[in-house]
Amino acid sequence: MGIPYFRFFDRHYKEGTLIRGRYQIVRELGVGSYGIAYVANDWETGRQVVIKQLRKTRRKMQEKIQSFQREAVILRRLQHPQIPALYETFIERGVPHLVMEYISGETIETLIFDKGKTYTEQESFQLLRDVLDVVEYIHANEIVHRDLRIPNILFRDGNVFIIDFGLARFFHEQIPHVETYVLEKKLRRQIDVKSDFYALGHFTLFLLYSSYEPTTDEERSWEEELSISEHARFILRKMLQIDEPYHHIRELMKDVDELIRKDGATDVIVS
Ligand SMILES: Nc1ncnc2c1ncn2[C@@H]1O[C@H](COP(=O)(O)OP(=O)(O)OP(=O)(O)O)[C@@H](O)[C@H]1O
Repeated sequence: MGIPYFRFFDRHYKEGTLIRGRYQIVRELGVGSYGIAYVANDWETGRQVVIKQLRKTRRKMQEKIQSFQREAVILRRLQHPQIPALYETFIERGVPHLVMEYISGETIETLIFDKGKTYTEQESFQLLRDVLDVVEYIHANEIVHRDLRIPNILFRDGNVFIIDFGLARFFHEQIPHVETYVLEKKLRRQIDVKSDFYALGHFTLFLLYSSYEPTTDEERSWEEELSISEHARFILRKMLQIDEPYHHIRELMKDVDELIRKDGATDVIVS
């Protein structure tokens, strides 16, 4: 007998739904590749939480369950004020759920694309530096995040927060078939600290592009388009693995520290 069709449909919680007699759904936050995220009120503690409900999909269900479990293990390991704390995990109607700290900030994606926020070179590298402090802690726990993109970095009251550990891995884990990935994906998904630097290179480019005014329709590379200092270009080329990559976060932090200590105005402006 075939598996009933309805089992592959997600049952989204409606606003106001009470789960386990304590979590009341406030609103849906979004649907990720393997989870549906909600903000909920926890009536036992009085705090707002994020609940992630595993999505049901026709394919790779086992893999998704493992990723979900891994996110829980990783969040439990990481105890840092700029990373959401994991409060509990439970299974409800056969579906795994994670309950974690709600970070009420705005993502860098929202700030740039919806709010029109712009960053100078100094501000971009200062923000990168703040993110590196948190990533240093993640790497010190032998974990690589592998998804450090603008929607996964939040900003609130002058502090950055890193969320979404769904693709994070311990250093010792192996992924099968990494050779089949296209180069971009391979650089982002390697279980190596270099993949976080690569992603943060792109993150920094997004920040720098926020204040870029195109002067031509012609598409050019970031090195031709952006008016940035030689030092900034040097760091970005290493992060993006165009030049010899950084092998440890301390090397990158040292270079970024030098750049942000300098008065941007004295830098040689290229392009
Ligand atoms: N702890 C949190 N605090 C605040 N917002 C969160 C938190 N965790 C997730 N979100 C938000 O919930 C939404 C869904 O997040 P989720 O991580 O499930 O998927 P995604 O990032 O959209 O997709 P994917 O995981 O496939 O990359 C996103 O908008 C994200 O910003």
